[in-house]
Amino acid sequence: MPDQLQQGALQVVKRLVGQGYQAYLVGGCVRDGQLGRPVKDYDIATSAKPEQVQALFERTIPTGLQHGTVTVLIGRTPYEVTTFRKEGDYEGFRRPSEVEYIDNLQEDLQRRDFTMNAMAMDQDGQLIDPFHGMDDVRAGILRCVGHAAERFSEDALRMLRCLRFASEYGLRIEDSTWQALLAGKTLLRHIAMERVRAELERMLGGRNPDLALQLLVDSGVLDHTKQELQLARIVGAKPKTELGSLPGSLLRLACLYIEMQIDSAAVEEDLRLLTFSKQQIEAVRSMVAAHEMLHSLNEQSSGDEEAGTLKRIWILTALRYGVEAMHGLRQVYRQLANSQEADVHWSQEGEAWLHALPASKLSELQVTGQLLLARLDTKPGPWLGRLLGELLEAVALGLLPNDQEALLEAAQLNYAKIRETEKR
Ligand SMILES: Nc1ccn([C@@H]2O[C@H](COP(=O)(O)OP(=O)(O)OP(=O)(O)O)[C@@H](O)[C@H]2O)c(=O)n1
Repeated sequence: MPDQLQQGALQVVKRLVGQGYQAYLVGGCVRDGQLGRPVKDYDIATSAKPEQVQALFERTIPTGLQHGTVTVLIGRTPYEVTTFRKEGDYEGFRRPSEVEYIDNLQEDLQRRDFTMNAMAMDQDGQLIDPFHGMDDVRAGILRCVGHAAERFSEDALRMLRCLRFASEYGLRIEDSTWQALLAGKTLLRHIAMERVRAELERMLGGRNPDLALQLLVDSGVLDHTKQELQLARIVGAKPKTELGSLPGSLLRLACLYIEMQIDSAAVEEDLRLLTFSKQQIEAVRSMVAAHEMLHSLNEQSSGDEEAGTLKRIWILTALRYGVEAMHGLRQVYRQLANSQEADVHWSQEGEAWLHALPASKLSELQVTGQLLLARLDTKPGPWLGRLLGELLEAVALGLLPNDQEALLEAAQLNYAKIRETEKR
């Protein structure tokens, strides 16, 4: 029973065919449909020119006319309808007048990247698979359509797509495809970092990040990005940690950076070059920075391994970088613990320490700046933030109860001391 998404796509195909054009479902939706995987979106290829597609449907958006793509809206669902074309130009280097439209599905499929992505389906559900994509998938092989070197030179991003599809679908990269990838990897310098990021994010966030990592290391592609990345150090270092048991691409990235001992400033710069969002950068950076703080405090405490000291260090770090970062870091440490003994305590006990924290941020304290000012009968100054910080630290370390009266009394004492030092 076709779902609503597929019904809309078939409706578009049938309308085009009804008007005498050729039209097929193509690309990822055919591949995933055949493999019984969930389909995220449906793409349609047609012999109709973009303006003919626009004329045929009520609601259209000229999303990518330079590629011959028009988005058709059925209800609220968008469907990309692309006119059959010859070239595999996915960066949009060619001007619209240079795009060569054709009248032939076979030629359109021929310019696509991999055999499993070069399949089509007609309105009756008949599979069209001229390059034996399904045979390849069943044999566990990922293969370029035709000459791999040509496919990669048409769009160098396809090399990263190659690693992504191989890891995501658990496929072995066929020999001539792999050789062409190794020979062509320097072409990656032409690819916008944003596109590189999207692929890396999907690869590392996908079903088999460890295979993705191994392929990144073995191919050495990261040495050839447009802007130099510290992450490329994995190529020589061959990280050992298993990423698969960590949830999501950000924790996995943090784990890699920590294992590679790349400092938080360099991590921030890498992620900025890769155009990650501010929140994503902050999530990874804070884990790496918390890791740095834990280790420098640990060293300062002159190797005293006593649990009380470790707990204190852990809590002070949590106050600085937030409980979220510490939860993530503890998971990272659990993975690293196999290879780096020193992190064992934090990976085992860190969670319990976080759980038992009476307060981890100012908003959780039973006093506010306003209350303090009222009790101290004074005006705000820079000391107020410092005082609140000291109260939070004392509560978090269990030296003071998180109780309003106790906090106000402690504040009075501290305030007197602060005024003393200010006088001196
Ligand atoms: N650099 C590219 C990008 C895309 N394609 C073709 O365009 C189709 C659609 O591309 P895209 O939506 O990017 O990927 P999907 O294959 O649909 O897979 P996914 O959405 O999982 O990335 C691909 O199947 C492939 O046939 C290509 O040949 N070369």
